[in-house]
Amino acid sequence: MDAAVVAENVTKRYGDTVAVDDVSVSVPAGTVFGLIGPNGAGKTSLVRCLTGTTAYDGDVSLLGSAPEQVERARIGLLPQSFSPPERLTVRELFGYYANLYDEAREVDSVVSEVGLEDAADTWYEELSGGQQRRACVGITLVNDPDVLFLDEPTTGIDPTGRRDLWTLIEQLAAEGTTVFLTSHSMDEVERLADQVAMLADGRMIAEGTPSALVAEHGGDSRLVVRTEANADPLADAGFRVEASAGRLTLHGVDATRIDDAVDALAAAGIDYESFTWTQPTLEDVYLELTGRSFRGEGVTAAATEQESTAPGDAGTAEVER
Ligand SMILES: Nc1ncnc2c1ncn2[C@@H]1O[C@H](COP(=O)(O)OP(=O)(O)OP(=O)(O)O)[C@@H](O)[C@H]1O
Repeated sequence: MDAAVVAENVTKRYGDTVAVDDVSVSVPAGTVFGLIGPNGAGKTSLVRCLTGTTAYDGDVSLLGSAPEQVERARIGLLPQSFSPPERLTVRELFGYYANLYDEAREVDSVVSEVGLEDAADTWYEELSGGQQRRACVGITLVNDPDVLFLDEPTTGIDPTGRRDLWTLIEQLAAEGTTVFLTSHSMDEVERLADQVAMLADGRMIAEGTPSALVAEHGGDSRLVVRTEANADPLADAGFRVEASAGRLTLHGVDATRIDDAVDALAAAGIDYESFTWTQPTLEDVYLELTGRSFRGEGVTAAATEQESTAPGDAGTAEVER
């Protein structure tokens, strides 16, 4: 598969600040690439390098050319903060932006692609946060781009809006658009991205599929049992057990073995208050690789308003006795 976006040893400096530090990425055409990192990690700066909207050191190839030379109509870019004219309706907005191109899509087909048929004649300022963001994505689609850069598209919108936007991004990807998505929501990239890259302090600390990163760096699934009991009976039953004050941690217990572990607790006559089952997520990968908790890294409140329906959030389940 051809690469739609390639960066080789890209560095971006603002004065003494190294915002992007020797980063290389390759995004196959027709895939979703998720760039994840806390505030200030360098995500927006990298997007600006890849889209040719800022100067940089290193090499970038976008659709086979230097980014500044790519026909603008082939690129869609939704910047992190983008405020279209508020007193235009969705339909007028799309028409306004479509007029900037020699060839553009039918406005109504974009309206329906982003699911805003019912709000097509509503002013932008009267849309909900999620609808506004979908309208912004729609603006990037009027020129039918081959590559779409979405810089934190769901920051600041409510859970329903996030889910709607995720569905839209999945549809775009299924239709063959290459999507380069930045986010500081682990569950977002875990759900959407074929490949994930993690940035910390401008440096790329890991890249791969979400499942490969979790398998390599995330640690194992485990059941933490709150009990004063001794570990020996569970070790005798074949579990890898670690005892610490007031708890036993059973390592390597995946979802299919929770029942076995609970049965083993009963069989051993172990009295416990509760247990918590945890499976590793990209957050554990970040912790393992940086020694820092992702959520403690200046992640905004909006990014932490997550639901428990996404795979990444399914990481923990607590059961009281
Ligand atoms: N125009 C600029 N001038 C000077 N420094 C900048 C500029 N833009 C970004 N920076 C600095 O570069 C670093 C990376 O910022 P950048 O906005 O790329 O990170 P980010 O990961 O997109 O952050 P966020 O999630 O908060 O948007 C930060 O230290 C930031 O202060």
